Amino acid sequence: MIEDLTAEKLATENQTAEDVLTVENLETRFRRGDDTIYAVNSVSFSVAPGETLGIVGESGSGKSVSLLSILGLARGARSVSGTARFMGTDLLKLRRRQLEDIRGRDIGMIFQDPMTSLNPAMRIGDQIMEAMLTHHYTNRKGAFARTLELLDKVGIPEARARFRSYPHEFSGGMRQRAMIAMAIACEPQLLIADEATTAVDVTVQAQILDLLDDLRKGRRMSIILITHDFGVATNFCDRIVVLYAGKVMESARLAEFLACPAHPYTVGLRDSVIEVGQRGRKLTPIPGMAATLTEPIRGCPFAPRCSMAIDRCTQEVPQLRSLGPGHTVACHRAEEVMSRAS
Ligand SMILES: Nc1ncnc2c1ncn2[C@@H]1O[C@H](COP(=O)(O)OP(=O)(O)OP(=O)(O)O)[C@@H](O)[C@H]1O
Repeated sequence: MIEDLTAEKLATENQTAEDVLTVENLETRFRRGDDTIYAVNSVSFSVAPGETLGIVGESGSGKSVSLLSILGLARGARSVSGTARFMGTDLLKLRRRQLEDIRGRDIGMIFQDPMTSLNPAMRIGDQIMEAMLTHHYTNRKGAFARTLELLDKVGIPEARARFRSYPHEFSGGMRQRAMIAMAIACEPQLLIADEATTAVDVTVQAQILDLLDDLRKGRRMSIILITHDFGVATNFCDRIVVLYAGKVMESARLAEFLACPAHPYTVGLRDSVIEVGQRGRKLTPIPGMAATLTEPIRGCPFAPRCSMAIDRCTQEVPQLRSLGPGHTVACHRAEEVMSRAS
């Protein structure tokens, strides 16, 4: 039976008591000139221990701002509201210092550009050591030994010699690995990877994703992978949340996503993927422009680009509703989408 769900009910429907992170009703607003930017609109999701959650959507859909808001890093935000319980503590209620303690220790972060995390004037090894010393993870001797271990673990050869290198002496892929070593140095429960493989070539991308997967399995670490690349998300994630105009359009386990996508936007993302190995498969971009976020959402934000839109779609905001265990969608015509897509 299909049911409309409140955020609270959604949270309990899809989550277990031991979830590492539970986000409910997250909203972030910016101001640009006289305009308000409605960047994140009532977003809810959760991550279980050892799970890889993909947050997918086109550029500007609110992926980065959602996660940055949770971590207290949405610079210039006019307001951030909702709840983001990490291991039971609401991150949105913490003071700046308390959040700084959690970031880098309990929650590791890796970004597209390693230079946002790496200091160009500091040796790689010292930076990784510093990550541990700042959070009192271990003493200097322990941090040195663990840095060598980490460099080795992330696939940087000749760890002792590389310890003394500066970031500019590393290739892009190596810098990415060094950033991962820094992010996991204090054994975080959660690693957030924001477009972490976007700037590297396909081979390095596969190596980095394999490395993250090994780390996840070894330590039951959870991963949130933020990506605009639906192909990467479907190759790597256990569950996927699709964002559009700062709203959750659909959320499901990978099998359901592939077998029965229920939102026209998800179907569009799926069809826009070039599958490696399927030569000749046509890339079908989703027509139309991404939504502007300068007004509160009326109706479905995807309606202007949706080939299935009816009057109701422009008049009534589709609420997230359940299509089955762990599968939710915000589309008035989800049942028809499912029957057409399968
Ligand atoms: N500091 C800011 N001031 C005003 N608007 C902002 C600010 N930061 C982000 N935004 C807006 O918030 C919206 C969501 O941005 P966000 O970076 O989360 O998108 P994204 O899905 O991660 O895409 P991308 O990968 O291109 O960054 C965009 O419309 C963006 O322009």
